[in-house]
Amino acid sequence: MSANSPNSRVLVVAGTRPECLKLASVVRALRATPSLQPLLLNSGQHQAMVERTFAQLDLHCDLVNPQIASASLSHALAALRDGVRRVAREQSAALVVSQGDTSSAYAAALAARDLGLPLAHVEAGLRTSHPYRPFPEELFRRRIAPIARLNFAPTAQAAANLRSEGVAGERIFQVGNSVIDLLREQVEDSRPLALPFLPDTPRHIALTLHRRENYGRGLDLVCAAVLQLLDLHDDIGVVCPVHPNPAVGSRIRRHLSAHPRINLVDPLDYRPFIALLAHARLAITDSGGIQEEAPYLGTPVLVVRENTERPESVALGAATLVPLKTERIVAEANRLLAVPAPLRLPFAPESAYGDGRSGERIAAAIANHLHDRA
Ligand SMILES: CC(=O)N[C@@H]1[C@@H](OP(=O)(O)OP(=O)(O)OC[C@H]2O[C@@H](n3ccc(=O)[nH]c3=O)[C@H](O)[C@@H]2O)O[C@H](CO)[C@@H](O)[C@@H]1O
Repeated sequence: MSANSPNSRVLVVAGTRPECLKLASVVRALRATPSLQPLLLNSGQHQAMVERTFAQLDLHCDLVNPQIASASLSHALAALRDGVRRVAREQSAALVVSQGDTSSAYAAALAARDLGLPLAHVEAGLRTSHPYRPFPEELFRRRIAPIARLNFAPTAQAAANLRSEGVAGERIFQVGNSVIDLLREQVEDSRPLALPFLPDTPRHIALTLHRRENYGRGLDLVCAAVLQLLDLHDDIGVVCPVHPNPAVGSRIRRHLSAHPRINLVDPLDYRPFIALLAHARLAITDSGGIQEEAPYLGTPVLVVRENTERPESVALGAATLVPLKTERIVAEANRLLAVPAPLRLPFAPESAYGDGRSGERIAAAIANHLHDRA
């Protein structure tokens, strides 16, 4: 199969920051595979954020769909699906790649199915015990699995989840989590880095909040807990990169901006963010990716969510799930601050989320699949 043959065209779809981070090593490995012709599409879900996130990693999109202006999830999904379908048709794509559980990921899966194209799903098989919580991510993940021809499961548990739902073994590839590829690069990067946002305190907490299920009252309760923790520990400061979603940002600012030991900052580029996380004595977060990264940095994570699709981090003792109750958050944070931090996971195949070489495995499996079909 030659690189110009239409059936080597792999359309990779990204719509949000975490998809860019988790697709970066996959895109690089696809671009380094001579038999493939990858095309990277900015779906238009969070168009500016995608451009910025890829740019900091020296990656650029080949195609950019217009920013979708949608008030509702269903309209956004429809617009994203139309956009991916149009591009896939125009570019004669042979295969579509999507990542994770966002609207873009699900829309790309639907577009691939509309066109009868194989879908490769990166980070397949993550499940909570509830069929649609968190909403809509859990619903999207469950609906993508039966569509995907290649399910790239990050962990043994994720692969087992897929098998138990009836996904054929030949469609499941356990490859590790591709965010660990990027994390490994950052950890191995010894260039000096200024961290002007670190508070002038001996210890600090990294705080990130953005999940839909925590909008409103959930944010109020977590912010109240953070303020109580600072009252109890005058040697601790907090750094919080505030999510660009205005519903989240305005609420966090209202509660936390006046405190002298809290630094509210704009979203950080990946390298400084990982440095912040690595220096932190504790992370308090509702993010998914941070639950995967923190165990490799030796930073304990308090996950302010009712459930998690990353039971591996909880089993390791690296993450603790806490209900959204101020006193429980304070109590668990106090406990984690008092015990030694967990040991760092090595970048090794036996570590929970793998060795940081998933991108190469994913590109090789995609090349094999297209080769076998040719
Ligand atoms: C339900 C759920 O859990 N769904 C997840 C959701 O992703 P998420 O919850 O992990 O999203 P965020 O928290 O936005 O991003 C986190 C990443 O951003 C980095 N970071 C953070 C702050 C900053 O200032 N600068 C940064 O660089 C950080 O290190 C980390 O890598 O969608 C993904 C895609 O489909 C899925 O994988 C994933 O299941």
